[in-house]
Amino acid sequence: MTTEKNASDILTDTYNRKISNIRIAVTSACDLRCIYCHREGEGDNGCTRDDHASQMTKEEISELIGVFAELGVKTIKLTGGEPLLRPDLLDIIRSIPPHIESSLTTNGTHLAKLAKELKDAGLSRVNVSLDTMNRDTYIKITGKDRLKDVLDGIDAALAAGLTPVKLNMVVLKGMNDNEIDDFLAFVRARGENLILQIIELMDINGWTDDMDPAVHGNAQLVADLEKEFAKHSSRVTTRHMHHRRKYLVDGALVEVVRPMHNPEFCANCNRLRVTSDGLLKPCLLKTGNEVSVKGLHGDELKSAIAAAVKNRSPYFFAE
Ligand SMILES: Nc1nc2c(ncn2[C@@H]2O[C@H](COP(=O)(O)OP(=O)(O)OP(=O)(O)O)[C@@H](O)[C@H]2O)c(=O)[nH]1
Ligand SMILES: C[S@@+](CC[C@H](N)C(=O)[O-])C[C@H]1O[C@@H](n2cnc3c(N)ncnc32)[C@H](O)[C@@H]1O
Ligand code: SF4
Ligand code: SF4
Repeated sequence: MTTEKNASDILTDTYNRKISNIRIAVTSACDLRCIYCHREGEGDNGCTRDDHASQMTKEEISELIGVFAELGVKTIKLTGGEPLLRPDLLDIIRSIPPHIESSLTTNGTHLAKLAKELKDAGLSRVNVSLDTMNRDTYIKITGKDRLKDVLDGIDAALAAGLTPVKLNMVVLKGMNDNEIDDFLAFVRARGENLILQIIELMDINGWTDDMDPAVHGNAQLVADLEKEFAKHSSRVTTRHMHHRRKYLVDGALVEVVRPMHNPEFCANCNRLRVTSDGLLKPCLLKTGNEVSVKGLHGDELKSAIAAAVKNRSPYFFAE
């Protein structure tokens, strides 16, 4: 039996950051091929393979969720690859204890048909990734002609009450930066149930080498956008997670995610990742410090969690 004190010790790293959120990639398979995808840190294989042999089973994921819940984790994010491609996803969601806030980040291509079932299984809310409302630009970014399906998915998620729905927009200079006002209008028209999340491109490790060089300068673009939001907002709140700011701009809620070279973001990082093949990943941007949970149960699982938390350090650090 884990005591309160032990549990909190296990989840607190040496930089006094306490894990309250677990981010689980339930698959590495994906039906899109976004040009910038960071593959949740799963390396070259992510999003292009569909390797069921190394994938964690639903029983393994559920057991892990149970242990994290016992240790005091408050929220669980399911991601991928594309999580809606996992056939037993609803069983995994049903295994999440009801006091835990569960959310899922999806590209939305299969959301229209699944939204109600996700809600009925106990999922709290969804983030839908959509960078553009322009069909040609959508095809350029994702490699597929699925814009209409995603828009239908957003409507279905709102109707099913998977709210607040967050719209994830990675800003890509020269590709979609002319669409910010359209996205604000889209979000404003749907009230506070829909939040626009403006994301700075994580352009690292050559992931985006094949992109138009115009994307470089993206960080400045998002920094400038945030200044504009701050200037025009009637309410600003700061989230516990990453100290991200949320602005109310003329009735549209906008959250800004700027992880790169941002020590404040990392200093307030309270999430631990789990890869689809069962590695606890202490930091999205670091490799080589993962801890495997494959085949572990009970106290062994807790020890692995403790080891992964011990391996955590802020990636961007204020000197
Ligand atoms: N560097 C870094 N980026 C992150 C981290 N967590 C999320 N992101 C990025 O933030 C963007 C949004 O991620 P989502 O999966 O929608 O989840 P979220 O916004 O972090 O979580 P909620 O706001 O609670 O729904 C994506 O581009 C993620 O890659 C993190 O811990 N480190
Ligand atoms: C890796 S995807 C996995 C979930 C799902 N397939 C989706 O696209 O929503 C999770 C989020 O990371 C974002 N993302 C992927 N690569 C990124 C990068 N290089 N920089 C910033 N955000 C990125 C995506 O836009 C998406 O919102
Ligand atoms: S849909 Fe998500 S996982 Fe798939 S390629 Fe795009 S960002 Fe990556
Ligand atoms: S330490 Fe920084 S880069 Fe690493 S996962 Fe946390 S917020 Fe992301």
